[in-house]
Amino acid sequence: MAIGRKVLCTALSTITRGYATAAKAATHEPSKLRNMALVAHIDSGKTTLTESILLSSSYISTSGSVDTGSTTTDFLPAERERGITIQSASIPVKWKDWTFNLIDTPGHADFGMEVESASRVIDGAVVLIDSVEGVESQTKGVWKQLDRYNVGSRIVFLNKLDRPGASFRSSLRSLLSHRFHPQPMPLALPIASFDQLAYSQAEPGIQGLVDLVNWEVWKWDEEGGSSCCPLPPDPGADSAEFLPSNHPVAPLLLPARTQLLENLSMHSEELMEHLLELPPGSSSYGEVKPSMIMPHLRAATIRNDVLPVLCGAAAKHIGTELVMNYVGELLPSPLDVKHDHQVAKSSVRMLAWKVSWDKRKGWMTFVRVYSGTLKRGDSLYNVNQHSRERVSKLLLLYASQSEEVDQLPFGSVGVILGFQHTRTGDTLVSYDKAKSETSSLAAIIPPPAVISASVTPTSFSDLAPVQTALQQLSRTDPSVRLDLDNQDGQILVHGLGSLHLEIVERRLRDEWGVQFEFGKRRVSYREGLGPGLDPLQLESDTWSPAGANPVTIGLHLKLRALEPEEIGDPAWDGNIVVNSAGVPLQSSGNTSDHSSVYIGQGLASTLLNSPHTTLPLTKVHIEVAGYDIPANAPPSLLTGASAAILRQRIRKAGPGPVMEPYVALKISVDENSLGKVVKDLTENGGEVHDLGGTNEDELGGYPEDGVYLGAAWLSPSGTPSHEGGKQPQLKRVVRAVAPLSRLLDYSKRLRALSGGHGTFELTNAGFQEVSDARRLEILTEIGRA
Ligand SMILES: Nc1nc2c(ncn2[C@@H]2O[C@H](COP(=O)(O)OP(=O)(O)OP(=O)(O)O)[C@@H](O)[C@H]2O)c(=O)[nH]1
Repeated sequence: MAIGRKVLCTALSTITRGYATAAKAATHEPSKLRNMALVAHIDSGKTTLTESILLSSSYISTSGSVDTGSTTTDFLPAERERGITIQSASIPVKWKDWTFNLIDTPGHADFGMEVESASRVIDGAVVLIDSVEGVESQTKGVWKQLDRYNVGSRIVFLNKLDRPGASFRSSLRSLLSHRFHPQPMPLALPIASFDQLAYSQAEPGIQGLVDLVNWEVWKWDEEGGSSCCPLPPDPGADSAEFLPSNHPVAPLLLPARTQLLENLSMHSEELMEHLLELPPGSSSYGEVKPSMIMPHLRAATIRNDVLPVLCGAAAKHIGTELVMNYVGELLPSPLDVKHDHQVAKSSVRMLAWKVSWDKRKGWMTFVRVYSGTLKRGDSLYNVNQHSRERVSKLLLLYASQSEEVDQLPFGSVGVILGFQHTRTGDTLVSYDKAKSETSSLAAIIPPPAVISASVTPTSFSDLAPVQTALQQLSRTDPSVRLDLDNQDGQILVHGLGSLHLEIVERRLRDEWGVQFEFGKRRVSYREGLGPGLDPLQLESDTWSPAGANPVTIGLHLKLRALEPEEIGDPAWDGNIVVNSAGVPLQSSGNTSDHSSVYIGQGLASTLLNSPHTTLPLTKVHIEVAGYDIPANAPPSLLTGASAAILRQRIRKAGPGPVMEPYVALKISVDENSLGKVVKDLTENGGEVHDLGGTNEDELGGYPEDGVYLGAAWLSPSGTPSHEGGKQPQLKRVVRAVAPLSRLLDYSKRLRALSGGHGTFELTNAGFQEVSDARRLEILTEIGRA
């Protein structure tokens, strides 16, 4: 009888939950840990999915909402007011016998530093896609960030399938057209409605899912409660409890599972052999046990051979348990990931991936333990700051709440109280191993700052508190750069965008309570290398310190501007600084080669401050071919020598081009505002690249052959908005690049130009050379004309 087959899954609406009960039971068995993040374009639903996960895992008893400012992870006042995530929150979540250290990250590019540092410490990620929009600009940004930190194992979650215009098929196609992965593999199919009539009337929505691996059908009620039941081998021939065989989706299921198994068998000989041995008969693929599939799917996900795709609607809790099950089943544990820095298990080695300040707790340092077990009271050595730190307390943090623990074992993520000097990206090792293990783990590099504002303390007595607040804030957010004493005696803060600076201002007032005036936002400019040097010439210069000991230090340098196709090193603010073997020098931190660090520090100080304009230099390639220093001279003199010699050389090269930050814009407006918007862009130095199509990058995408895409009617929701064709409201998409300096008030301007109907997205497009007229304007602005 059908009822006998029914398996009741977690009924979300009926469970009462004790706060943090799940967390208390958190396991630290490394094979059961999943250090993972939710990443996506802004507004894709990361915080909503986090909230739904916390609800499903019994962590909270009622789900909060970003729309009412009541979520667990977005707890800063500025986050709740705006409904956006500003800082990453890491929460341990217990699900079945796994513990996920879940990090909800911001989607806005201005807070990219948070994604950068989260990407550094996770082993896998869930990438959300708004299934009305498909892949968006910042989805591509976070995808590249994950690539940069070798986070290969990802699961895609196609969210918001309840919205009109959502499309399962177009979202999958957009993964291919943007070359995310050649083998996206849907593990679940959406059921828009269990009422068959809804399909013939093309009613948008989602009520259930079919799990193609576990071969189950899931159904959600209005309150988000779920139940599931197994499927027969061929659901098109035999009815399941929720799914009669004449339901439109039923005949699709066996072919969808067949394709999944065949595609997966391309990456597993064992599975291929198993499939070949199946008895002939159309339904035999429906009889393959999940336990036969899962290990192969896990191995293929960890090797990044396939990209598992799930779907649902986080706001209605649809698909949440499947996401959690597959995170546990498929994403790697710390044991599955090869870390170059994973050394002997006995001694502690860890990375500080985030530092934050709390009025009550003081400095909180978020760490991931890469080897050994960290204990309360441990004494550690900070390899980057050359300082000793002591662990006074260890915490597991549940967003704004915390639980004290005695130890953090290998692979885990937690918070340390009591550190005095540690900054984001620092490596710490057991103090007694400090002599033998001084190499640092790969650093976390903030994206370049493109905008600044002056901070003027309200009165003289506010100066010291403002400076302290700024220094503390930049310790928590390394993408905020400070210029505490620029040439006009002003304090300048540099950030990643207008919104970033707005939040900096807000945090200084709310969290530090200091009194100041925040000046007008100004973009940050750069200078390139002047034309007066022979790029191939290896030149040697010497320098002697004034007064003191009459020693002479020599440095052999080759200097040239970057070629157009060369990409500068973010750690060197867009320059490339290497030794003669092509290995990048470090401008801070620690290596066994102290001389190269001293040289790096000297070069960095001159690169920050051009002798011509005082602007930072960018797009300069420096090769340090060697140096001469007398045996009795302290190697630290290399810092002053390198700074002076580079300054000399840059003077000799003559003034270089002035550059300013550009942004790529995607503006969506009604047809009738198009002319005004384009005219305004052109008048403001913008260059319009594309005026029409809504589907980008279709050319050059991965082929669709062999990939299961499902039928278009699976999401019966009218015309999908991102699969070509005309938009229902005749929206036009303009793509352009323009100087950031002319777009600082663009949201206001676009509102006026488009009668309030336009939307836009900005992404940084790097520094570009300006015209002579603009150069003069900029030099006048900075007092260097
Ligand atoms: N219809 C619908 N709306 C959703 C769904 N999930 C999220 N939303 C809405 O989408 C908006 C953005 O959701 P968030 O969870 O804040 O998105 P986010 O990705 O965390 O945003 P940032 O952190 O600011 O990047 C909110 O209005 C949510 O209510 C969904 O499944 N369906």
